[in-house]
Amino acid sequence: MSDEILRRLDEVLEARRAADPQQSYVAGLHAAGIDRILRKVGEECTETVIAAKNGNRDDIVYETADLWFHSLVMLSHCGLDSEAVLAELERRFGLSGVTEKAARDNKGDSAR
Ligand SMILES: N=c1c2ncn([C@@H]3O[C@H](COP(=O)(O)OP(=O)(O)OP(=O)(O)O)[C@@H](O)[C@H]3O)c2ncn1[C@@H]1O[C@H](COP(=O)(O)O)[C@@H](O)[C@H]1O
Repeated sequence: MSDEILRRLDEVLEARRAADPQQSYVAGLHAAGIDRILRKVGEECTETVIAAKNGNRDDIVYETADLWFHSLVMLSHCGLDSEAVLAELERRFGLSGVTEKAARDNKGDSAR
């Protein structure tokens, strides 16, 4: 996915915070609150896991898109956006997970 569509979605999701819940699915989620949004993230996460387990390519893509979309709504509701997550991924880019974990273990910090 290009990060252009993520940026455009961020803008739409932010604008929907002030929209009519009757006219907009996203506005309905924002109005319902964080618990409703988190329930959707959890549902979509489970559906993504099931799709991947079943191995149907189209289902995996469809469910992952649902998961990413609802995660973006969650970020928006928390006053964040995709840019913050992309920046974190960029920061990690090229840093081996094994090296990063070893550095954490050496610091005695295994909480994250
Ligand atoms: N990308 C999406 C998107 N992906 C999934 N969905 C909706 O997310 C819901 C997925 O939930 P489920 O599959 O569980 O379906 P459901 O049973 O109807 O959902 P619930 O009643 O359980 O909440 C469906 O209603 C989908 O239509 C999305 N709704 C909106 N967008 C984007 O958000 C923009 C703003 O949408 P509105 O706020 O509706 O204008 C749109 O223009 C799109 O770009």
